[in-house]
Amino acid sequence: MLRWLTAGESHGPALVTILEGLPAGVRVTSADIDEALRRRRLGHGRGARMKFEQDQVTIVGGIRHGRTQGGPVAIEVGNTEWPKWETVMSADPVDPDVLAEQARSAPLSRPRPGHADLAGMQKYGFDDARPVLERASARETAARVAIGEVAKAFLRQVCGAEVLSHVVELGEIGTSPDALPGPDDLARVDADPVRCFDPEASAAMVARIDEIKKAGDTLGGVVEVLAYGLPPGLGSHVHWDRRLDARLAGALMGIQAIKGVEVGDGFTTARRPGSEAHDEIENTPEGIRRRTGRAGGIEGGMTTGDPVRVRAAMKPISTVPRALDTVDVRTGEPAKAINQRSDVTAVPAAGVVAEAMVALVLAQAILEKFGGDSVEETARNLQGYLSSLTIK
Ligand SMILES: Cc1cc2nc3c(=O)[nH]c(=O)nc-3n(C[C@H](O)[C@H](O)[C@H](O)COP(=O)(O)O)c2cc1C
Ligand SMILES: C=C(O[C@@H]1CC(C(=O)O)=C[C@@H](OP(=O)(O)O)[C@H]1O)C(=O)O
Repeated sequence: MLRWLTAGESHGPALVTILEGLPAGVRVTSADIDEALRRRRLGHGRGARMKFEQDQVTIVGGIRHGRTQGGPVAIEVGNTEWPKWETVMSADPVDPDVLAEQARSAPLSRPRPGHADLAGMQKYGFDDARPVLERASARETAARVAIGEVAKAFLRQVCGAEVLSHVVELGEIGTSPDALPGPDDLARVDADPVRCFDPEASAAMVARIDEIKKAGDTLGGVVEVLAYGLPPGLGSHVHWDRRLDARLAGALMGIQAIKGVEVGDGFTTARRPGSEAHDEIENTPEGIRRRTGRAGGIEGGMTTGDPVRVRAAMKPISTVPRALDTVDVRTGEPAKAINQRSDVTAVPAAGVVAEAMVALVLAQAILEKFGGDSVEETARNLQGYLSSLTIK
């Protein structure tokens, strides 16, 4: 069973993550993880913090000489801004006078509508949003991207599968439905300022971000994740929690600010008649094939062998510079919400995080079906299954 955990706060010394259950022999290096983290920092509209803070990767366990060993993979992603936050985020008790002065100069008692602040303060009994926002912050997604890169390496090495993402909507601007990047197009997507595969839409998105920034506002959007090269039969129809679509949806909804998920044509499918909603099946010289990809490569909770295609909708950033109305929980008086620096939009980065979550779930599904303590063993089991398929 592949499982994973993350720990650490946004302004703490580091994030840490453990990925357990991966076979031995997956080739991955700290340079690969650095590159994945670099991709997560991309995107027009990210805030000032992305420019000055570095991600410092240390592989703490599970990988030796560039290969997994079969034990848990442990990765630390250090926050280079830590020295500035040492007092605020100290794990050990701090002089109460110092803390009182900090609270006076930067009170965090004005929860932001749409962030975790108010619900977290109520639930955990704080009158200060700091302990809530520190863990709610999407800084944590750096840890997920680090282990997602290990999962991607596994998928590539076990069956040649590739997972990529692109931005398909930003605010009210959408891409042409034909703009579907293939496995070789990732570099082109990453080179685009908003990680969009449609140059015309990309230019409009960049202009919209600049406009919204000037207006002191923020933007959300939609990302699409594509997984190519998967075998048919990952996941299962037999039980709700074994359905791959359900598991992918849960993993994507678990990303900060993701408020909707679609599998294949998703909500559009619901508006079509059945005759135009499904992927008709035909026999071709290459075998039995679906004519279209409306289902997003998943039927009955199982991969069909066609590319998996899922979308995630991200709400606009809730730290709106033109601050929203709230209440100061210490006085009960109306106030303007906490408004520090923030991203204008983080949709391009959310795509990279979504890739990581999809890669982790797919790696988990492959290991469930094919097992194996080394990549070679998993690959052998997978090849045996493919060659024994009676309907091809
Ligand atoms: C990559 C990424 C970057 C984000 N950056 C910010 C940000 O700068 N400011 C902000 O208020 N929220 C940001 N968010 C969203 C918040 O983390 C999120 O809204 C918050 O944790 C509350 O969770 P919820 O939106 O799922 O309810 C970001 C999310 C992601 C995925
Ligand atoms: C640090 C990251 O994202 C942060 C996510 C985030 C939030 O509220 O989610 C708020 C911002 O942090 P700050 O309030 O300190 O400027 C982002 O910069 C990162 O992605 O590495």
